[in-house]
Amino acid sequence: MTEPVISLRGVRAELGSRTVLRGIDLTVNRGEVVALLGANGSGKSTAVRTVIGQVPVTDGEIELFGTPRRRFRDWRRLGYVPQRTTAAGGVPATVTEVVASGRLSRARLGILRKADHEAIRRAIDLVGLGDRAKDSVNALSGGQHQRVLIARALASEPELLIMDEPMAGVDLASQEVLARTLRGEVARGTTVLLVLHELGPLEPLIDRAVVLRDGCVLHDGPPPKAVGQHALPGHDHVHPHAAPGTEPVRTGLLS
Ligand SMILES: Nc1ncnc2c1ncn2[C@@H]1O[C@H](COP(=O)(O)OP(=O)(O)OP(=O)(O)O)[C@@H](O)[C@H]1O
Repeated sequence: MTEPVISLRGVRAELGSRTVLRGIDLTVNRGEVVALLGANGSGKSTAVRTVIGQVPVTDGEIELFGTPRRRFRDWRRLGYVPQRTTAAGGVPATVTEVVASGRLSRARLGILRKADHEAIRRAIDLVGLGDRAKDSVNALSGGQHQRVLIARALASEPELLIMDEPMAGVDLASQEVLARTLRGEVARGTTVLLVLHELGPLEPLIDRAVVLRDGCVLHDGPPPKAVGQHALPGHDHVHPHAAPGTEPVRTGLLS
């Protein structure tokens, strides 16, 4: 039986005076890996930020694990990786300290115990930073920062992972580490919602794609076969070797 972990129905949201989401329906069922795609500014980040409560909705319903979002308090069930930012908050924190902050939601009375420290170490090892655990995050590259943020989200051993463009600006080696990490999470049943620009190395993991355009859902179904810009609405895919006058190949996602 399908069990919705995330459910958005008719969600509208405004930022400033601008309507950014115009009635979004989006369901992610337990164990599913769903990619949220769309052009720049289509509302992908805003949609996931409504789910975690960072952006208020002006209309519609959101449920997390079957509970209306405004009553949901069990945040340890969810790991969130924000859109590319730095893991360094201007203070000299180590990799372990940043990742440990992701475990606090599970620590009773805010005290980390042996099992917590083990989970933190596991999360750091999973993203391949075991040898950098004691280093300051200020000494890491952009891709390594991204791995720290993912380890922070994994530290609470969440049932649901929400990641906003985890591959942005990450080199190929780090992308492969992240894809492997995510494969492991998916194999143990974690539900995943990913904002992506292109499916890239994560393509084999994606069960379903939801494409946004201008704050509306344009497509909800199998992931588009073409990847990257080619898969996005508004892009007509013309093969360079196509005969002159040949019709562009439509991706099926165009209106
Ligand atoms: N704080 C804000 N105030 C006003 N408008 C905003 C704010 N943040 C984002 N927007 C606008 O909301 C729209 C949707 O932004 P959002 O970040 O959700 O898009 P996105 O699909 O995630 O884009 P990208 O692929 O570039 O990350 C954009 O037009 C953006 O300019």
